[in-house]
Amino acid sequence: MRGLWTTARVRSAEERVLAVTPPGALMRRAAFGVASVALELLGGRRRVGLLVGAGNNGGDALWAGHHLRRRGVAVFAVLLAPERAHPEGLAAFRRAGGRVVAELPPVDLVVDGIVGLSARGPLRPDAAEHVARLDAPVLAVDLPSGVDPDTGAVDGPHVRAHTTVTFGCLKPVHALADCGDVRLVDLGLGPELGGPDLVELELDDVGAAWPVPGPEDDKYTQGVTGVAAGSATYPGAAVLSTGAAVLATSGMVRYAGAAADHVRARWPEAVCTGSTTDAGRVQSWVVGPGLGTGLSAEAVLRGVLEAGVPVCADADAITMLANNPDLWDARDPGTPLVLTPHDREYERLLGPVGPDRVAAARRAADRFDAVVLLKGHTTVIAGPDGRTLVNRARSSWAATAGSGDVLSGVLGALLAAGLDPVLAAGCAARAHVLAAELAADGAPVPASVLLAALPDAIRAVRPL
Ligand SMILES: NC(=O)C1=CN([C@@H]2O[C@H](COP(=O)(O)OP(=O)(O)OC[C@H]3O[C@@H](n4cnc5c(N)ncnc54)[C@H](O)[C@@H]3O)[C@@H](O)[C@H]2O)[C@@H](O)CC1
Ligand SMILES: [K+]
Repeated sequence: MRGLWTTARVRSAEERVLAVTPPGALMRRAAFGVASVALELLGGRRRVGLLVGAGNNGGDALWAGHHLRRRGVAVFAVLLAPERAHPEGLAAFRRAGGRVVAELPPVDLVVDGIVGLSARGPLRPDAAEHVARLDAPVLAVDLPSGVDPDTGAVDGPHVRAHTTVTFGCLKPVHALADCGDVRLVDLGLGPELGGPDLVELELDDVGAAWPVPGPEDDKYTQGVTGVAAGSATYPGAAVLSTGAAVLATSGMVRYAGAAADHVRARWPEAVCTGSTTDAGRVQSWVVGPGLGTGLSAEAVLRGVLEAGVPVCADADAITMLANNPDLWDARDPGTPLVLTPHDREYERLLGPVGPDRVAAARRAADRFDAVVLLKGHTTVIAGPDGRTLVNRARSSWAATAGSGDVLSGVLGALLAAGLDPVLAAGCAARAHVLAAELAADGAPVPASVLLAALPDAIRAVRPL
């Protein structure tokens, strides 16, 4: 697991460490880290440009320039706010033979020290002009300038980083936005940080949590997943969601709905019936994909919410809950509910997601006392207890029709196996993205192919 801390938390930890550290020591440690990564990226080439803003982020860049000069690198600095440039950093840079210029000459690498933790909004016009002219890879100091440190939101000109060197701990931006390859320089903040605000699951965490049958297990003890999805119009959603549950764990899967013949033909191992009322006992329900939003679909949703087992409500189930708030009354308050909206479904529930996806997911988790998995290139999972997981895909191949049906089936199977619902949502999202990456391998991946790659994804995360 990788923890991420908001800027407010980082600042208060930094203050406590600064109080017991010689002046300038933290900045010099940070800058030494930047210079080391710069040398690695230069690989023997010898020209570096610095874009230097008004604060300590620019100070880091100037001190890094000082270190690079001492290693024989030619370093040029553009000062975006000359009168506010970090005085000690600028003096050290000049002493070491660094040159202040109005515009960067051709260089092999650019160090972005425009703005760091105090960043607000997109790049200002003068900084944006310099950035637009760059044609060398960028090493960002702490974070790519112009990207919001706490939300990862981008609302105009910003730096695109090849690599980002950050200090002390990871911040939300490093999981929520594209920062290139992220490197962390230790500043000894650890003991002062406390628990993280956000957590990113790593593949090992997913592997460790994934249910594996033991010698005493049979098909029932591993959890039976119920799938209430699909309709005469949309049988494919039922086939994909049921298939995902079949492939995700080795417990049993029951399908109940109008697409029973289609599901039976594709997944003979699933136990299929026409209705949730005669489906038999399950340990979780997936409800919604392709279900429709008519009266009979509402009755299905109501029955599932009353069943007293964890529910993953997806797609049409979310639309029905948004359109007919009375349906919430059917819910057993003591039983976990996981909602998996994409942005438009979220909007039906609570209005626009807005630029802060973490806050949006938390708002919904709080409002509905549910685990909310807000889908997107960056998926945010918020629990009603405040736990928040984030998962950023490296590609967008999973943005394809039917992909969400697969995710809901995996999630339902993990709930049936008894996983904590926040962890179940996190593991499902991570495995889903990995399956998409493995299946795509650089080309479009239809949902049925993504589904077929699920066993490979599970094998890849499981401990050897
Ligand atoms: N506090 C510490 O102990 C340490 C801080 N470090 C560095 O200090 C940075 C934070 O420094 P500061 O708090 O001085 O602030 P920054 O350097 O992040 O920002 C400085 C100023 O930039 C301007 N600015 C804000 N948004 C802008 C935008 N969109 N475009 C252009 N200019 C903008 C504002 O006037 C702001 O005050 C960290 O990101 C890190 O790089 C490191 O040296 C490690 C130690
Ligand atoms: K920066």
